[in-house]
This record gives sequence, structure tokens and C-alpha cells, in this order.
Amino acid sequence: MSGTRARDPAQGEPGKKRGKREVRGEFAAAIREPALKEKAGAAWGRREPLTHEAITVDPAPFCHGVIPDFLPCPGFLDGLQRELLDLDFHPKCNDLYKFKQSDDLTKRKEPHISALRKVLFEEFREWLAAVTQVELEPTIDLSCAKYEHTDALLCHDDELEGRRIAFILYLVPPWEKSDGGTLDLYSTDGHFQPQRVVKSLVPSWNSLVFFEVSPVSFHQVSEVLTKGKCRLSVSGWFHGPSVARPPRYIESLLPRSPHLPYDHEILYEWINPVYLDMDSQAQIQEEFEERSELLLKNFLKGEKFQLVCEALQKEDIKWSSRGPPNKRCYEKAEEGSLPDVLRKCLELFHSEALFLLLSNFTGLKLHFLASSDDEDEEGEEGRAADCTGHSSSKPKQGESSQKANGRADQVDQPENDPQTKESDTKNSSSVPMCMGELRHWTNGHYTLVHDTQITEFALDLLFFCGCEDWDAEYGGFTSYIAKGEDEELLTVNPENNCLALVYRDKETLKFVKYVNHRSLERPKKQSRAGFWDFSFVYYE
Ligand SMILES: O=C(O)CCC(=O)C(=O)O
Ligand SMILES: [Fe+2]
Repeated sequence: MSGTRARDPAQGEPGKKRGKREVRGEFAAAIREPALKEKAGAAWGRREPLTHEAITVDPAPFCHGVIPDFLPCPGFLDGLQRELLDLDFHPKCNDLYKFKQSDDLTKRKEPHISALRKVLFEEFREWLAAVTQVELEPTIDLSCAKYEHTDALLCHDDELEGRRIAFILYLVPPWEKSDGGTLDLYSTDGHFQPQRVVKSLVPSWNSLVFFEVSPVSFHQVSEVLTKGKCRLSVSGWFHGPSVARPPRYIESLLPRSPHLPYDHEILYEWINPVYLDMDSQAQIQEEFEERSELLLKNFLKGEKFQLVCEALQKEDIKWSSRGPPNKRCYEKAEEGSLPDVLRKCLELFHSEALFLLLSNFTGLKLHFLASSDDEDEEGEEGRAADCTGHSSSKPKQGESSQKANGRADQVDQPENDPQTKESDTKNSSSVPMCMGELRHWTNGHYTLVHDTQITEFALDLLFFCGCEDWDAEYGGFTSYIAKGEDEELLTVNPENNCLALVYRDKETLKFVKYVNHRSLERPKKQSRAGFWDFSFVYYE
């Protein structure tokens, strides 16, 4: 190879008058050679691996190819990179991702971007159609992404009507696996649900990855760990005839159960007495009726909270990972392995006395002794059952519950609610129910909103431990959003010894934001990184 740097065609011929010249791009000549093209096609068709210096094809875990030197002209790549970096980038952030995206590339007039569009959607599309035997349409679907420190795109399958082949062209500086930002491919189970990362592709300058979009094409961009480098890429999809898809897999419901028969003694044992006073409960209810959310600080007695925090760090607790990764990734404590104090704490949240206390905090009818809307409508003053064993007058509930119920912006579907058809999830029994778990959150953990998620009215309870100095920048907060929109309605940040209550309606979804590796920079005050929460959901 000559040491002369290939000229960027955009710069024009030396000595010639500079004018607006059309830039032409070309993709790797080696893969256009009929013999190699045929080999690639055969490998793709037979789902067999092919390893060649100009292209690799691998059928596992789903069919994909890598072209390490996609555009042979370095001048062209430099010009392209310059134009891309000059675009406006917009921060994108939701449950699934955090990165920056450029303006739409489908109509940009910049010479290198236009030329890339032509290469991809004309010459390369033809090549790819021949190799994959899919009739690819000329539809242009192209954008540019910038992933920097702590950015990530979590597990997803790319499936959308008409998308047949995904591709990504990387324009990154020298990149190591330890920099993060790998394109991770997941294996799947018999229900087409992702299981674990079985292959990680490290991005490299001018390499192009392509893969078949299918019910099993689960992948992610792992969190970018490097601080100084930018993972720049151009990506998009080739479209073609839609193919029939299997129905979305519906998970089985997590079991719900009625309260456990514990009387008010358990409240006195555990809870800050401030919250057991009937007047303060009335005030709390007023606030909840106004906002459908509450934060009760120093909720447990100091000494109990201390004991819980110490117990959470015990080595013999078994934590099992909860997936699948297209829906969630966190650790759940196996109840059988819990020390007494933690088992008791779970029982507290499950107890009859707490159902009644929550009724008094919220105006919801989580206990038969709590007044209901109907009673109020009949003109009776609701009477709050005193969870401490007495009874006293309770504020009117009609207005409040109606307000909470009517809020279009607060809904349900805890991430630990498995996906189910709405009708199946109604609390058909007249008995109030709950479900709950003790969870551990550390780097790499998250929950996602997903389209088979149920939505129903419910009261969420979160109680946090081990979150001293937790910064919202680390993630780990619970975000409530309106169905179909990214806009945040409410965020609950982890805070020590704090009880959060949120009433959700049918139009609200929630997720826990990905916990990034900056969370590991927190001063080490406990044996395990991250934080814990007791997460319960109550149904009237
Ligand atoms: O940048 C990558 O490696 C993958 C991007 C991706 O999966 C997507 O944009 O859907
Ligand atoms: Fe993707």
C-alpha cells in the first residue's frame, strides 16, 4: 500500500478550481468480488459461519455480519466524520437509553452524508439483498448517534414493521473492550425472550455491522465507561416485506396475597411514632389526596433502620437475578435466605396493621375498616380506623380518591408486575391484596417499560436503605411516565429511611433508571455497592 493518503474526492482535484463537487463514496471492493459475495450469501443462507479478512458472517446468536473496512477511502471517512460532528445533537434519555442523536440524516445535503446515503441505500443495499436474499426496498432510515461516558442503549430487538436488516457504521477512535460501548448480542429462550450476552462486538473505526431484525435479535450498547472518547456511529435499517411474527410472550403474574394477620403492635415496634398519630395521618392524607404521592422521611425508628441496614449486608443472603433483560435486570432477595430482621420487615409491609395505616395515609380502601368513596357519597363522614387500636374521625374521602383515581398522569404497572392482559389483572377479589420484594440495585441494574405491561390502579410503596450520598446522576430513581410518552411525571429518588407512596392510574407506567458505573465512585460505607429497596404494590 502506498504511503500517500488517499485524497478526499470532496476536496476536488489539486490545481483545479474549487467548486461544489459531488462526493462519491464506494464500499469495500473485496466484498463486491463475485466469489466472496457468493460465499457470504451461502454462509448467510445456510446459517454457517464465514471468516474472511474482508467480511465475517456468524449465525450465532442470530445472523450477523461484520465488514471491518467498509469505506476504503480514509479521506472520505474524515470528511464524513467532520460533517457528522458538525450536526446538532440532541440528548435522548428514557428507560431504554441515554445518548445523543443528530438531526435526521435522511435529507441532509452535506456532500459526504449525501454520498454515504447513496452508497448505503443504492449499491450496498443491492449487495445486501443478494447476500441475505431479502428484497430490500430503497426506503432510507438513517441517523447518527454519539455515545459518551455513562451512555447506553439497553436490551431491545429493533423490531418495527418493515425493518429487515439493521446496520451500524462506527467512526470511533481506537477502542478497547474496557472502554465499554460494545454491541452485545443476547441468546434467547424458547419463548423468544433474551437470556444473556453471548457475544460482544467492540466497535472499530470504519467497521460496519449488520444483522437480521427478528424476534430474537436482542442486543444492547453496553454502558460507555471511557471518559475521554466519543463512540460516533451512523446507523439505520433496510426495509423489506414484513414477516409474520410470533405473538408477544406474556409472562405469568407474580402472586398477590392479602394482608398477614399482624395487629398494631407491629407498627409500634417498627415505625416512627410521628406517623402513628391520628392527626398527622389526617394531614398526610390531605397531602396525598392533593398530589397522589408522598415521601415520609425517617419512616422506621432509628434503631430498627440501623438493624435492617446491617442485616442487608450479610453474606448469606441469596440474591437472584431477575430478568429477562428486555424487561428488567436487578437482584431480588430469596426470602428463605433472609435473616430474621429482614423477614420481619417484609412482614411489616405485608401486615394487616400496615394495610390499615396505608388506608389512613392515602384514603384508599386497603382494609375493610377503612371508609370507601361510596360511603362518603352517601354523606357520611368517613371514619378512619385507628391503626393503633382506637378510632377517630377521618377526612372526607370522596374528593380525594376521586382525584387520585381520575389523574390521567398517574398509573400503574410496577416493573415487578409481569405483563398481563388488563382484564386478568383486575383485583377481582374484594379483598385488598399486595405483592412485594426486597431488591438490590447496583451498576448495570434497571427496569424497562414494555408493551405487554399491564396498567391498572395501584398504590406503589418504596422503602429505601443504603442510599447515603446517592446522587440522581447515578440512576436508580423510579420514574413515572404517561403511557406512550417519554415525559416524566414524577421521579422518586432513593433516600435513606424514606417511604415513598405513589398512586398510579391506568395511563401511567414506571421504570427504574439504569444504574451507571459512576455509582461505584460513591464513598464506600457499606460492604456492598448500590442500595436496597423494599418494593410493594397494593391493590384495593
Ligand atoms: O450502536 C450500536 O452498536 C447499536 C445501535 C442500536 O442497536 C440501535 O440504534 O438500535
Ligand atoms: Fe438496535
